[in-house]
Amino acid sequence: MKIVVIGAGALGAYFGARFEEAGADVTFLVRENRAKQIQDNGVTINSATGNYTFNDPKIVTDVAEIDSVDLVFLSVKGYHLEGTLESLKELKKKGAHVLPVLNGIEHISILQAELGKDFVIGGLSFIMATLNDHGHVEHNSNFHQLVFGALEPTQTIICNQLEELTSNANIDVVNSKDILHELWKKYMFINAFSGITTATNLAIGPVRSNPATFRIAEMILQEMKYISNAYHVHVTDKDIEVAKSQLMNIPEEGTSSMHQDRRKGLVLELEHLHGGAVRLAKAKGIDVPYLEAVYGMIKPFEVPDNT
Ligand SMILES: NC(=O)C1=CN([C@@H]2O[C@H](COP(=O)(O)OP(=O)(O)OC[C@H]3O[C@@H](n4cnc5c(N)ncnc54)[C@H](OP(=O)(O)O)[C@@H]3O)[C@@H](O)[C@H]2O)C=CC1
Ligand SMILES: CC(C)(CO)C(=O)C(=O)O
Repeated sequence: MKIVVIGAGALGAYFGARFEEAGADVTFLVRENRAKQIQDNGVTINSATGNYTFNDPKIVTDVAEIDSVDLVFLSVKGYHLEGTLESLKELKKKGAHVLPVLNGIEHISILQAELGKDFVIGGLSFIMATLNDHGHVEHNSNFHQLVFGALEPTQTIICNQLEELTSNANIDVVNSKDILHELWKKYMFINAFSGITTATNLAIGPVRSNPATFRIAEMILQEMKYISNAYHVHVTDKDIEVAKSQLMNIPEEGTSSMHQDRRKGLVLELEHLHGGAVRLAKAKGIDVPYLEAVYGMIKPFEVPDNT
């Protein structure tokens, strides 16, 4: 399978290297700075689940250099989505389906509107990964799950091909029959987890030990359920219980990637995540006071994206 990774950051470099390790023909479509870093240092994964170095990775900075492609693995941050659209349209002409693995949900309808529904597969990931100063991936969790699935019946073949390719890959893979439900469950979880940790500037431990603070996360789960239901996705009370128990089981010092970004003074995915949920709620006339409060509390910590 020919895979083009757009967004060779933590997720893209990790899964791109794991796909190559499993036998795929992987090309990274990157911007100039990352191209130079990969030329100098290569793509290496440091992971408790197995280190791996992708020797001589194919990197291109211009989509015209790509002849044909089966799948685009799209792993940019939400605020960089727009900058990928022209390349995605070109890659679609060259045969690609697109598998976005961004957190959130708004990108799905944006991609569907730009590329057509048949070309956008559903996807998400459970992993904790970041790039170190050399641009190598530090995989910091003992989980590394990729969940994907057909949003349209026409995508079943490409999803099954990806499942076959990854059946021997050093990652956990789920080819879901209900990917929209999976996407919303992850969105619900991430908005509660990243919302409460980023707004309070605390890891999950101190959040949990203050019931009044943890309640805010619980109420965000509830509001996310109402929004999903308004969009005909049946996130249930049981899903909320599962998300709560996930929040209860994160180690004391564990925190979200958005909170880590706040600590480092980096650009936040706030508009894409909480901003998106508030917009979706408003469009359906749903009140989401907890989401709005957390969104407003994080907003002052946004920094502009200058890239
Ligand atoms: N990291 C994690 O553990 C997890 C992340 N996620 C989600 O996955 C998504 C990606 O996150 P993550 O991998 O951490 O992000 P990173 O910031 O590590 O990587 C994103 C990469 O996208 C690149 N990029 C941006 N615009 C373009 C473009 N137009 N063309 C090519 N490359 C581009 C950036 O390159 P450049 O160097 O040029 O800026 C950067 O390397 C987010 O939505 C995040 O919420 C989900 C689960 C876990
Ligand atoms: C919760 C986690 C680590 C799961 O992958 C995540 O997606 C994030 O913090 O952005």
